[in-house]
Amino acid sequence: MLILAGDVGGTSTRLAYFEADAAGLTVLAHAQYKSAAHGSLTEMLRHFSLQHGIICERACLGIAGPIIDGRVRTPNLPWTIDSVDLAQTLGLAQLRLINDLEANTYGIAALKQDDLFTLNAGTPHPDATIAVVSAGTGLGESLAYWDGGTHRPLPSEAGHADFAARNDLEAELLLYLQAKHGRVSYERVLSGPGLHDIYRFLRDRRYFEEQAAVVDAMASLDPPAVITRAALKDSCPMCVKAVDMFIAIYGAEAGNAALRFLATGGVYLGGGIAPKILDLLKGATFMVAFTAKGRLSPLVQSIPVHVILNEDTALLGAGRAAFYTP
Ligand SMILES: Nc1ncnc2c1ncn2[C@@H]1O[C@H](COP(=O)(O)OP(=O)(O)OP(=O)(O)O)[C@@H](O)[C@H]1O
Repeated sequence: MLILAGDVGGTSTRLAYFEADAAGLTVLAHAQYKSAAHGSLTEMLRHFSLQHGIICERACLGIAGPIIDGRVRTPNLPWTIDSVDLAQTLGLAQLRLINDLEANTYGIAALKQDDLFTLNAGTPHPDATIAVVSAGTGLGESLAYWDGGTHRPLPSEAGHADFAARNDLEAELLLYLQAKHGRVSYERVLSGPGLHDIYRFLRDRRYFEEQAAVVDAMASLDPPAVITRAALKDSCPMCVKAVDMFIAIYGAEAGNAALRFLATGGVYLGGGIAPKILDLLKGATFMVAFTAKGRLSPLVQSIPVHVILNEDTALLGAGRAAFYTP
């Protein structure tokens, strides 16, 4: 069966044609687009389909945003996408829209061992609920329950739940972000723009001297990438602190997801940021925050935690969703 699959994120969109059968997915064509460089998703899909001229039987797109009745307004892009309109415009017999984290979660079953890095081995329960927490342009979260044969993902907008500060510094950060945004969700902190804001908070509160080299680099390069690269090189104390706060809050929220869903099957960190800061995630900060859950700490300590390293996981998941669940 020929399938068109997509992972539509606030920064990047990945598209692929897959040949799918019971053995799995074979990639026939693959492309990555900068989402904001295109006026619409239709335009991007037209470009991809004209390039390859493949007529497919099913299509599934994972989209960063809440899908209601086959329709979504993307929070981090100025797009409204309707599955019926899009299918008609593109001449597709069947098009399914799912949340990008749902796609990410479907994709986990297609991963190989070296597509994951394990931060905590824990006690695996392969047939228990799993949770996925993915920081990228935004923060996506989902869970998947075991139906007796496979994990079935459920979408959520948990990344937009209220940010909970855990100490004085995070409380100050909350006030700083409230002054900027009014309401502060976890996504306002655990995302590329969120990491940049943590850095600005530390700078404006004069926790450290700002370094000219970092300011210069930020003028021409993506600020969150500048911050994490400087932190990895240990060349900028403010960047080190900003990434450490980010990782602590990521650990705390991943632990919250583990508790909310009793995800003893494991917590997976998806999204584009985690693989880029893997060396720092391996330090103590993440797991200390993940497991600091009071009387439930021993339970959380037993939960496996994995970083998803394969950037095509949501794309593979959209392909699997189209094949297995029409
Ligand atoms: N090296 C890096 N360190 C930290 N953040 C980075 C780095 N490189 C890019 N980013 C940030 O990661 C974000 C993009 O994440 P990702 O690659 O997951 O994109 P996406 O899939 O389009 O996002 P989403 O699915 O959340 O809409 C941007 O905010 C960008 O600034």
